[in-house]
Amino acid sequence: MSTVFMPKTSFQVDKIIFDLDGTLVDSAPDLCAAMNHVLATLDRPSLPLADVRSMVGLGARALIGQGLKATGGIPDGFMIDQPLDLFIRHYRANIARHSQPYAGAHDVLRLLKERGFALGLCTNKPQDLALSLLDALSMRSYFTSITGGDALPFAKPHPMHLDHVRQSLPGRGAAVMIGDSITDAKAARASQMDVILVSFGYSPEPVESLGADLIISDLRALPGLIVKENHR
Ligand SMILES: O=C(O)COP(=O)(O)O
Ligand SMILES: [Mg+2]
Repeated sequence: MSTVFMPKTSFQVDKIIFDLDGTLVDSAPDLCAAMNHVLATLDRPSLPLADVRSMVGLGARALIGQGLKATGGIPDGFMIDQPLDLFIRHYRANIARHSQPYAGAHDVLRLLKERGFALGLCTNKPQDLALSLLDALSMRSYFTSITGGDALPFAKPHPMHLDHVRQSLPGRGAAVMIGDSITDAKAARASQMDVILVSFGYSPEPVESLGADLIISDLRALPGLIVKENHR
C-alpha cells in the first residue's frame, strides 16, 4: 500500500517553537571554521563546508565526534572534552563572522510576534552559544523562551526539551515546531506537536522522508500558514 503525503496547509496554534541552526540562521560556515581549527590542532585534514553542514543538529559534542570520525576516527580512550573546549572557545569568539539569518527570518519573527503568537526557541546548541548568536544577530528579543541543548537533562529529539519550551511559553494553546532536521521532527512527534520543516537546512536525509506535516522552502511562507487559535 502506498502512502500519499497530504501536507497540512493551515496550523491553528498560540505558540510557535523554532529550531535555530539550519532553520533561522545559516550558522554552518562558522561551525565549520571552528571544526577545522580543532582538526588542525590534531593534525587532521580539514573538512569541506558541505560535510560539516550535514553534521549539525545534535549539538557541539556530537558535531566534534562526527568531525573526528570523518578524519581518521576516534582512538580508544580519546577524551573529547579538550577538543570540545577548543571548539567552543573558537566558535564563541567568531560566532557571527559569517552566520546570517535566512531570508525573511527577521520580518517573519517580528510579524508573528505582532500577531500575538508566543515564540519559543528549542535548539541543541549550548545555551550560552545560542544566546550569543541571537544577540549578535539582534534576534533574541523575539523569543519569550529559549532553551539550549545543555540546559536540561535531555535534548531534542527527546520530548522533554520541546515540552519544556512549550510549557514555559504563556497560555495553554497548541504549538507548532519549525525545524530542519530529524531531531526536530522526532521531538515534535514525541511531544504530539505538528511540525513544519524547512528544505534549506542541514538534514543529511531528504526532508521529505522525515514525516513533516508540511515542508517549506522559504520562511516567508509561515505567516500565511499559521493562524491564531480561537479561544472563544
Ligand atoms: O548546534 C547544533 O548541533 C544544532 O542546533 P539546532 O538544534 O538549533 O539545529
Ligand atoms: Mg537545526
